[in-house]
Amino acid sequence: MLQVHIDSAGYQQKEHYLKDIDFTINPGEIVGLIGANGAGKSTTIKSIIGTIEHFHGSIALEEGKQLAYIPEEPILYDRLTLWEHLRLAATSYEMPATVWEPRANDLLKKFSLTGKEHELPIHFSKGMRQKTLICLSFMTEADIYIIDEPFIGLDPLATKHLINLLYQEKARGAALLLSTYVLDSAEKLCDHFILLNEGNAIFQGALQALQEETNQPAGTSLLDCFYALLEGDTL
Ligand SMILES: Nc1ncnc2c1ncn2[C@@H]1O[C@H](COP(=O)(O)OP(=O)(O)OP(=O)(O)O)[C@@H](O)[C@H]1O
Repeated sequence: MLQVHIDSAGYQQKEHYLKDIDFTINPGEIVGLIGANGAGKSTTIKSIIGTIEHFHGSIALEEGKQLAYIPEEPILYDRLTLWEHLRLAATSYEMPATVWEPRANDLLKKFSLTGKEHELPIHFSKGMRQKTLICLSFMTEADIYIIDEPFIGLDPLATKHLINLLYQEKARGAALLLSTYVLDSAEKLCDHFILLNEGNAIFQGALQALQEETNQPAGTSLLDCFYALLEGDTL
């Protein structure tokens, strides 16, 4: 569905932070882009969506497939109400009202935004703005989702609904790339992982392969394996 090949990418002309990152995301797969603060997760995502300053490589999205991106910092229009945001997204995806309106209402209910349709999301709390973006993205039923730090800033109920939605979209055949440092959620959700450290992919594969590579017993958590990989030791 999506092939990512980054030779190098970064913010300065001379020094590119990311080096040699190659991966593919297939339909029905949840891939975790994992790494500490500053490891290069957001820079990788910016490379995929084409907003990074300097990029060498290639990004190939299967023809005709639609991509939805949920950024870490919710960005919304100042003068549009919640419902107007939803209508605008539906229009740009050419969705008829009979399709998008029931989906939008269902999502608003899940994320406790029912009754706020005619308010301006710029006046919402950060978590509510994040929920707004989640509703906008999932309403479109995209083929591929790229979500930067999905679990930060959401309350427990919203987190639960988001996890259910991710599973639902996976079952529908969507491909999902989640960037996160919340390793316990990633461990439960993701089919495999790309572990980043200082701009390099230091491991790619499923948890079992990571346990084997780091000589950890079966059942060792993603966090412990990640630590073992970085430090050559156990926590
Ligand atoms: N706008 C920017 N201009 C210059 N350098 C940047 C910019 N954003 C990030 N960087 C640098 O690029 C490197 C990778 O940052 P990136 O934001 O990709 O990390 P991350 O893994 O997403 O971290 P976090 O978990 O903290 O969001 C860091 O060294 C950071 O200082």
